This record gives sequence, C-alpha cells and structure tokens, in this order.
Amino acid sequence: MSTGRRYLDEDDVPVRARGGSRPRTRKRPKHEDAKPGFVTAVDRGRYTCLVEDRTVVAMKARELGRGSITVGDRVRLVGDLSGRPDSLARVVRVEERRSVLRRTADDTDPVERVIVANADQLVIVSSLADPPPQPRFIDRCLVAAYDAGLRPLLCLTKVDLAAPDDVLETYSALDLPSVVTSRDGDLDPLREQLAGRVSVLVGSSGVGKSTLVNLLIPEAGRAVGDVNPVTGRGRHTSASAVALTLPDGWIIDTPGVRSFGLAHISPDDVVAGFPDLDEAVAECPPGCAHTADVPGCALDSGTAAGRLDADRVSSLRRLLASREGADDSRAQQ
Ligand SMILES: Nc1nc2c(ncn2[C@@H]2O[C@H](COP(=O)(O)OP(=O)(O)OP(=O)(O)O)[C@@H](O)[C@H]2O)c(=O)[nH]1
Ligand SMILES: [Zn+2]
Repeated sequence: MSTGRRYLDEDDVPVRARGGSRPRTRKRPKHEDAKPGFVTAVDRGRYTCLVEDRTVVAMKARELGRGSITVGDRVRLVGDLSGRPDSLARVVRVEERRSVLRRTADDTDPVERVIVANADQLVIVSSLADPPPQPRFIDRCLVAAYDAGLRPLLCLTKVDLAAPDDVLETYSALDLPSVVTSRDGDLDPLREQLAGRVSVLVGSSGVGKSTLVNLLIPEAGRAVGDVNPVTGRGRHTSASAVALTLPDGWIIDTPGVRSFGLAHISPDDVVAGFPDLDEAVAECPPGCAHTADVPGCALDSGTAAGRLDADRVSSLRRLLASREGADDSRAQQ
C-alpha cells in the first residue's frame, strides 16, 4: 500500500499569494500550534480524537487528500480544540505509523482495508466452550498478527466451562503468550498483558469479548447479548473500530471485524505465521506451494516422521488453500 499521501502535511501545499501583480507561490505559515491527538473513532468523515484530556471531533484538512486516517493514528490538529458540542477541529497531519493492521474482506478479495494504526498487540479472543475453541480462527489471526508486526496474545475465555489444557498444548511449541479468563475470575493476568500497550481485540461472535471489555472498562458499555437496551439496536451495527482507554494503555475493539482475509499476505508470510512449521519448509523443493498435492513437500515427511503436528499442518494448508480460492472457506469461519 502506498503511504506517500498519508504523511502529506497541509503546510506542504504551495498556495498562490493573493494580490500583487506577480503571483508567486509561497508556503503557508506552519501549523506550529497544531496539537497532538490520538484518533479513537472514525465515523463518516468525522474523527474523534483525544487531545490532552478532551474529546475533540475533527474533520480532515482538505489538503491531506485521500490519505486515510484510522483509529489509532497519532495526528496533529488545529482549529476549535475546545471539545464543546458542535465544535469542529481539523486534522492537518498524520504521523508516521508504527504498525498497520490490515485485512481483506475475504481471502480472494484483493482490496485491503486498514483496520487499526499503531497497535502493539493483537488479542485473539477464543472461548473454551460455547462456542468451542476455534484453532483455525486462532491460526488465521496469528498470521495477521505476525504479518502486521503485532505481538499476539491468546485470550481463552469461559474457563468456568472447560479446561484450557488441550488448546494450550496445541500452541505450546509457539512461545505464544496466553491468558485464561472467566467473567467471574481474576482479570489481573490479562490486565498485566494489556498494560502499557495498544491492544486490538478480535474474536468471533459469542466468545465473550464484550463481556471482557465491560469488565476491564465498565464505562465502555459495550453491548452484551442481542440488542443494546439503550439504543435498541442490534449488536455490531457499526463496523468501525473504537479505542477505549485503560488506566495504562488502550483497548481497540473491532466489532465489525470477525476475522482476517489473507489475500494481501504472501504464501511465505502465511507460513511465517506458523513458527513451529516454518523451519521444516526450508527442506521443501524450490517453489513448493506446501499444499497437500505437492510431491516432496517437507510438511508431509515431517508429519509422517512425527516431527510435525498433523493438525497444525492441516490448518496451515487450509489457510493456503483458501487464499487460492480453492475452497469456499471465507474470512468468517
Ligand atoms: N459461562 C460463561 N459465559 C460467558 C463468559 N463470558 C461471557 N459469557 C456469555 O457468553 C455470551 C456472549 O458474550 P458476549 O460478551 O456478548 O460475547 P461477544 O464476544 O461480545 O459476542 P458478540 O457480542 O456477538 O461480539 C453471553 O451470554 C455472556 O453472558 C464467561 O466467562 N463464562
Ligand atoms: Zn512444502
């Protein structure tokens, strides 16, 4: 994705001097007074930003062009920064992003969407029961996390309903940080993992993500169950991400994001999301696609020799196959 436009500063745009007989270009005065802000929500061209301790709504300065501004962006703002109702500030600059979490709508859709900027961590929320654990969903999220350079954290919920041992065993070779939670249990281990980080939460429906967010940030009032009693609307009417402040750090909830299409991720980077298999494929014939029908693929010999976990190999192969459009598994498994 081209990033050139994103960092365009309003100040960089030459304008014609008014009046005088010889029009020439000059630079506008620098927005030296532009204040730093953090984008917490985006809704139809309006950017909600935290500026100092005020919530300020802003529009994008026209000179920024079509470059995107997304939740998690660090920006500079000018104009009315009072945060009063109906006031509107202007975003005049978007700072360079430390990380970009993207997705494609499904595995064969090449259109990328940036979901969140500047996140440090992807919290993969999966329940131990009701609904049962979804290793394929977890694997898919791991690929997205490694690709975006985010630290993955596996958060296994509803431990009151089932033990985590099997799921943890599956990932034991990965050095994957994990926490186990229940709505009535101690959330301090999770809080410790969130401290000082910008964490994106992702999970499929019903795993207890909203319940967690509400326990961590009671003021957030994320809807649990079918219909929000305040608005009367169903859940997930908004697909956009929103940043919620922790005592030390941020949680970015992504209600509309059920999973990640991987069309923008190369097969090699998909394999890199499986660190326990990554080494084995070095033995593959050149250009190996690592799918089940490729003769000589080291995933087969490794599995046969008992060096590789057959479930992990089949999970990787399903992801690779779905990228090719070879089966109908979609982003939302
Ligand atoms: N037994 C048990 N049930 C839980 C726990 N956490 C959440 N639940 C229940 O699981 C259901 C789904 O919880 P939500 O928090 O709405 O799940 P969600 O992941 O936000 O789901 P969506 O709203 O569809 O995104 C609700 O009925 C919760 O009461 C838990 O730790 N233990
Ligand atoms: Zn191979």
